[in-house]
Amino acid sequence: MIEKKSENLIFNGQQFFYSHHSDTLNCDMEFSVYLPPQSKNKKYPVLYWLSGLTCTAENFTTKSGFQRYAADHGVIVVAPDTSPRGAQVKDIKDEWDIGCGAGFYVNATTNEWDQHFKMYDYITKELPTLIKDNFNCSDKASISGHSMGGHGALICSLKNPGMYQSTSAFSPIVNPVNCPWGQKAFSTYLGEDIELWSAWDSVELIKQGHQVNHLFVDQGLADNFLDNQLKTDALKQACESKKINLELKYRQGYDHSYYYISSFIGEHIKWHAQFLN
Ligand SMILES: N[C@@H](CCC(=O)N[C@@H](CSC=O)C(=O)NCC(=O)O)C(=O)O
Repeated sequence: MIEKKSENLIFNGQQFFYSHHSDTLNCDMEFSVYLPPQSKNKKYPVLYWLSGLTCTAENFTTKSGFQRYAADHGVIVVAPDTSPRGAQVKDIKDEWDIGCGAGFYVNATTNEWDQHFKMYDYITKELPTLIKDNFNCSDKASISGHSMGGHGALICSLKNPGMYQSTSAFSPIVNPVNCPWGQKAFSTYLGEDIELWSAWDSVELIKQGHQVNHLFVDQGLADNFLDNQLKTDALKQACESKKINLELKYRQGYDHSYYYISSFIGEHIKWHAQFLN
């Protein structure tokens, strides 16, 4: 059962926030959903948006300005939280890149983390079912995200052929097994056996032969995280070697922030809409 927390009219569509109990994550969760105009009369497709480190459902919903474009193109947009939440959920105080706000879209297997940190199952199983059961949407879905959420969008798509019509990402962490954020998260959630990490890494999945249809990656060239954490070129090389058609746009002068995302989210929604409608 979902409980409505708020509702606002924007570009003639409705922006909602809901809460619900997640059986997968074993805690209460919040997500936002935008319904474009006329959605009572027509089944629209769904774009899932996965946010980055430190985010809740709110950051993308209130900062990106996506609603103008979702209304224009007739796309329902769902933005979940980035981790399980609540007093009972394991966390590490004062660390923003692990625990709450940093679920990394994997299924944790390590002691105590495995009680709640199953974000991959939540995003690919529980949430889509919840959306289909509660909203008037078509069977078509696509996925996008930012940074940690860009990594999430890539792995959800690579691990589930056919589930998403198209996949895009802003500044994704493309090779988490080879960067400090990913190594910290994966050693915490998956343990020290690095052989097990590759199942959650987009570059490694591509090297193993996983495929993705319609892939668009966006990266700001003034992004402070590009060289040390994001390593976009590793994805470019992996896609080239496996003949995956990657549309990669570098943006001169743009950083890692929501100012950058809001500048190009319209282009991404228009791009997804051609595969969704
Ligand atoms: N607190 C950190 C920076 C955290 C940060 O930049 N978070 C990004 C996502 S980073 C990768 O997943 C974000 O989206 N923040 C939310 C926002 O509204 O901007 C630091 O101090 O460096």
